[in-house]
Amino acid sequence: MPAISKTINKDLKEERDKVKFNIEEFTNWFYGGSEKVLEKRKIENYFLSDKSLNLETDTSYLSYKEKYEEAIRRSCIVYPKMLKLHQELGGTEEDFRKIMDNLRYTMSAIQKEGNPFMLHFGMFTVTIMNLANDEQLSEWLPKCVNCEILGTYAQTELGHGTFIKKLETTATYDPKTKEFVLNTPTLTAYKWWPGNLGHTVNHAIVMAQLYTKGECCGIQPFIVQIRDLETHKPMPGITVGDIGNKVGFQTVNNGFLAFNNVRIPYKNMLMKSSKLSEDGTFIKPKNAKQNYGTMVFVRVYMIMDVVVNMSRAATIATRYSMVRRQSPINPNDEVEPKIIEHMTQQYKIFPAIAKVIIYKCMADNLRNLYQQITLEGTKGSFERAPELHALSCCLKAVCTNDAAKTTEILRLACGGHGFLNSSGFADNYKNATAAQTYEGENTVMLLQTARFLIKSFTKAKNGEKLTEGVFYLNDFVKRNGKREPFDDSIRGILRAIQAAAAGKISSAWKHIEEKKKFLTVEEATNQTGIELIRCAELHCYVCLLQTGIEEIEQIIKNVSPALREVFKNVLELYAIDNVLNMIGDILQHVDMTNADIDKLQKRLEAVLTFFRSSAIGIVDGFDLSDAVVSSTLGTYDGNVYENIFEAAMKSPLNQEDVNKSFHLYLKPFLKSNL
Ligand SMILES: CCCCC/C=C/C(=O)SCCNC(=O)CCNC(=O)[C@H](O)C(C)(C)COP(=O)(O)OP(=O)(O)OC[C@H]1O[C@@H](n2cnc3c(N)ncnc32)[C@H](O)[C@@H]1OP(=O)(O)O
Ligand SMILES: Cc1cc2nc3c(=O)[nH]c(=O)nc-3n(C[C@H](O)[C@H](O)[C@H](O)COP(=O)(O)OP(=O)(O)OC[C@H]3O[C@@H](n4cnc5c(N)ncnc54)[C@H](O)[C@@H]3O)c2cc1C
Repeated sequence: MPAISKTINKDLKEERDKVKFNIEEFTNWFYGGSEKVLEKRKIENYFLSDKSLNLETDTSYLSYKEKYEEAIRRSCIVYPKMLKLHQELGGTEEDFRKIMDNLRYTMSAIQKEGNPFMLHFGMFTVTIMNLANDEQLSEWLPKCVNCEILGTYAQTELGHGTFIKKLETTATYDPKTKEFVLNTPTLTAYKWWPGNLGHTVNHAIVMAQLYTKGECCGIQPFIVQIRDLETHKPMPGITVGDIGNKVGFQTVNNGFLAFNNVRIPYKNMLMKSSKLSEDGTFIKPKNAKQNYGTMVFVRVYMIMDVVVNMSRAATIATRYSMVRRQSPINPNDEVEPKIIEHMTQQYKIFPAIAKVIIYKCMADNLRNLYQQITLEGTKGSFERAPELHALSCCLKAVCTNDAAKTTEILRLACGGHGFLNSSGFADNYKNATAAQTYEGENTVMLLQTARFLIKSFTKAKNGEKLTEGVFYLNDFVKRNGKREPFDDSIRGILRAIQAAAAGKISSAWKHIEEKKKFLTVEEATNQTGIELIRCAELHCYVCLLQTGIEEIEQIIKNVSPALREVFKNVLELYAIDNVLNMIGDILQHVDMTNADIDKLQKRLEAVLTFFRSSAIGIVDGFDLSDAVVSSTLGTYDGNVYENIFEAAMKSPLNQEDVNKSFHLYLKPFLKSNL
C-alpha cells in the first residue's frame, strides 16, 4: 500500500492564495449573516460529531434491507437529538425552522439515499398545521412535534398521481356511528409511493374521496392510524408494505397501502378548509385548492434542496479540477496543466456555480412570497394563490431539471473518477432526478404555469390588471408584438428574454385560438402543449434573472469592493450563459445580429476567465464540510488520489485475497479450457 500523506494539496493551496475576496464575507451572505453561519456550524457539528452515527461506514455496499435498517438506526439518533436541541434553543416554531434549514445540508451526510423519516415533518406535520382546525391542532400537533407518532402523506395511488381528482380511495361517512369507512375498491386504488410508508410510519394523512349522503364531495385529508403503536403490526383492515427497489431513494421506504372497511372517527377528517357537519352535511371550502397547500409548500422548499444539491456537485467538480492535471495545452509544455485551464472545463463548471447563487436568491424570495401569501390565506384572502402556484410550479420543474442536468455535466467534468460511487455524484444525481417526478411531474407543472400565462396574456390583451410577475406581457401587447431592439446590458438581456417569453406566449395563445375553431379548448391546449411548456420555461428564466438582478443590485450596496466584483460577475455569467442557451427563442422576437452574438461569446469567455481566480473561493464559501460534500474528489484538502485509494480499500472484495467464486466457478472454467 502506498504511503498516504494528508496535507493540503499544493495546487489547491495555490488556487486559494489567488482568491481576492474575503471568503467568510461571502459565506455570511450565503447563510444570511455571521450569526447564522456560526449557528449553522454549531448545529452541523452537533449532529455530525456524534460517533454513534458511524458515518465512516460506506453504506453503498450494504444490501437493500441493511441499508434501510441502518437508515432507521441513524434517524433514531438524529431525531431525539433534534428534539433536544429544539427545546434547548427555546422550543419555538422559529427555532424548529432553524434546525430544519440546517438539516437540509447535514442530512445529506447522514442519509445519502434518503431519510426514512422525511415525510413526518416534511408533509404529515405540515398538512396538520395547514388543514387542521383548532381542536384537531391541539390533539395532533404535540404528538407530531414530539415524535410520539410518525406519519406520512399518502396521496398517490397505483393508477393516479397527477390527476388527483380521479383518486379512487373512498372515505364514506356513516352518521349513525359518526365514523368514516375507508376502502380501496380496486388494485389501482392502492396508495403507491408515499415515502416512509412501507415499514416505518404508524400514521398517514390519507387523501380520499369523501362520500356523504350518497354524494361524492371530492378529495379530502384524513388522519389514519395504520400500525399499532406497540407491536407495529398493521391495524385491522390495513394492508401495507414496501414498493421495492427503485432508481434511488433506497432508504426512503416508499410504500403501498390499502383499506378494507377501516373505520376512523369523525374528528379525523381535517376540517380547516372543507367541513362536514356531524349529520353529514358537506360545507365547501372558501378556496377549492386549499387542500393542495402541502404540495405548494414542498415545491417552494424544493428550490432550496436544489441549491444544496448543486452546491455540493459544484464544490466537488471545482476542487477536483484544480488538483487533476492532464493534457498540455501547448504540446511541448513540460508540466501538464490543471484541467481547469481547459476553457471547456470552465464552461462545464462555472455556470453551475453562478446558478447556485441565483437559485439561492430565488429560493429565499419564493419562501418569503409563500409566507406572505399563506398569511393572506389565513385572513381569508386567496387572490394571490394562483400567482404562487404558477411560480412555484415552473420553478420546481426548471430548477429540479437543471439540478439533474448540471450534476451530470459536473460528473462528466470529473472524467472516469466522476463515475466512482465515492465521487458523490451518484447520490446527488439520484436525488435530483427523483425530484423531477415527485411533488408534481415536471411537464405537468410547466403546463400549470402555462395555463396561468395564457390567462394572463388574455388579460393583457383586454387591458386588465396583471400580477407583478407578468407585467412584461403588457409591454409586448403595447409594442403590438413588434420585435424588441437588442441592448447588451444585463437589464437589456432581461428585456430580450422577456420579449422571447412574451412572444412565445403570444404565439401559443394564437395557436390555441386557431385550433379552437375545430377543437374544444382543452383539445386545442393539448395540441399546443409543446409550445406551452417552452412558454413556462422561458417565463421561469425571466423570473430567475429578474430576481437575480434585483437581489444582486441590493447585495452589492452592502459588501466590500472585492466581493462586489464577484457578484457582478456571477450575474454577468448567469445572464450571458442563459441568453446564449436560448438564442433560437431570442432571435424570433429580438433584433439581434451576428455581431451581437459574437460579442456575447467574447463576454462569456472573459467572465469565465474572471471566475478562474474566484471559483475556489466561492465554493469554499458555500461552507460545506467534507462530511456534507461526501466525495473522494471534493475534500477540502484536495487529496484526491489518496481518498480514491482509501475508498477502494473499503470494497468488500478487497477484504480477502481470493474470492470463493474462484474455486467455485473460475478455476473449473479455466481448467476446462486447458
Ligand atoms: C419532504 C418532502 C418529500 C417529498 C416526497 C414527495 C411527495 C409527493 O410526491 S406527494 C404527491 C404530490 N402530487 C402531486 O404533486 C400531484 C400533481 N397534481 C396536481 O397538483 C393537480 O392535480 C393538478 C394541479 C395537476 C390539477 O389539479 P386539478 O384539481 O385537477 O386542477 P383543475 O384542472 O381542475 O384546476 C386547475 C386550476 O386550479 C388551480 N390550481 C391547481 N393547483 C393549485 C394550487 N396548489 N394552488 C392554487 N391554485 C391551484 C390552477 O391554477 C387552475 O386554475 P384556473 O386556471 O384558474 O382554473
Ligand atoms: C421518489 C418518489 C417519491 C414520492 N413520494 C410520494 C409521497 O410521499 N406521497 C405521495 O402521495 N406520492 C409520492 N410520489 C408520487 C409522485 O408524486 C407522483 O409519481 C408524481 O406526482 C407523478 O405522478 P404519476 O406517477 O401519476 O405520473 P403520470 O401522471 O402517470 O406521468 C406519466 C407521464 O404522463 C405525462 N402526463 C400526465 N398527465 C399529463 C398531462 N395532464 N399533460 C401532459 N402530460 C401528462 C407526464 O408528463 C409523464 O410524462 C413519489 C414519487 C417518487 C418517484
